[in-house]
Amino acid sequence: MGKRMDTNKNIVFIGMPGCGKSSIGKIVAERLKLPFYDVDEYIEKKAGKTIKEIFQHGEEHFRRIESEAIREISQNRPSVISTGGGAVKVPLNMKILRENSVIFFINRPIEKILQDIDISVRPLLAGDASKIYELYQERYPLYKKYCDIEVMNDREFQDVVNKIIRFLGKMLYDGLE
Ligand SMILES: Nc1ncnc2c1ncn2[C@@H]1O[C@H](COP(=O)(O)OP(=O)(O)OP(=O)(O)O)[C@@H](O)[C@H]1O
Ligand SMILES: O=C(O)C1=C[C@@H](O)[C@@H](O)[C@H](O)C1
Ligand SMILES: [Mg+2]
Repeated sequence: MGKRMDTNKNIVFIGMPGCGKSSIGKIVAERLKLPFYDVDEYIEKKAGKTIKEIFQHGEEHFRRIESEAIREISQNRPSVISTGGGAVKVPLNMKILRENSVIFFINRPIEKILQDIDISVRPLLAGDASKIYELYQERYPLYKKYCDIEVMNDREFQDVVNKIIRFLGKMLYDGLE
């Protein structure tokens, strides 16, 4: 039997834009009666600006604000945290999260993501569907590298959430290894 899971850990969701992090995060938080934080929403509230407005000062500027938000949120343990799609680009973010969280990679087929999201309002996709495939190629290795568990989101939300909660229960009992 492996090491027992520290029950004080955050539960963190990483994955592509539109993969279901916020929807799934909210349901998991309700089911486990834990506080829920969406990093993008937290940033917008704190800055009093939209992500799009913050991006107007450049991606680097946004990434600095994002790292600060991740550091602040991750201190409220235990919480459920849905990150922005690009949080994995900054190694420091993942160092902070890996210290005190269980990290789930929500993987959703790109075709399904494209059915649900409006790419015209996404600064990094800029209305061009082919960009999301490029982004996936670039980011997939990072999501895999930093996650503890990969979960496919190609079914009903409740089925995906049940799978996550079963994983968490198993971890509590058996540990991560
Ligand atoms: N399993 C699913 N069944 C039905 N709809 C889904 C499923 N997963 C995601 N969606 C839909 O895809 C869209 C994006 O989901 P959500 O906002 O939760 O993703 P996200 O990863 O938080 O995206 P963002 O990049 O905007 O933060 C929503 O309209 C959501 O309802
Ligand atoms: O994929 C990304 O790099 C981003 C995803 C969004 O969640 C936002 O955090 C922002 O638009 C950047
Ligand atoms: Mg979201």
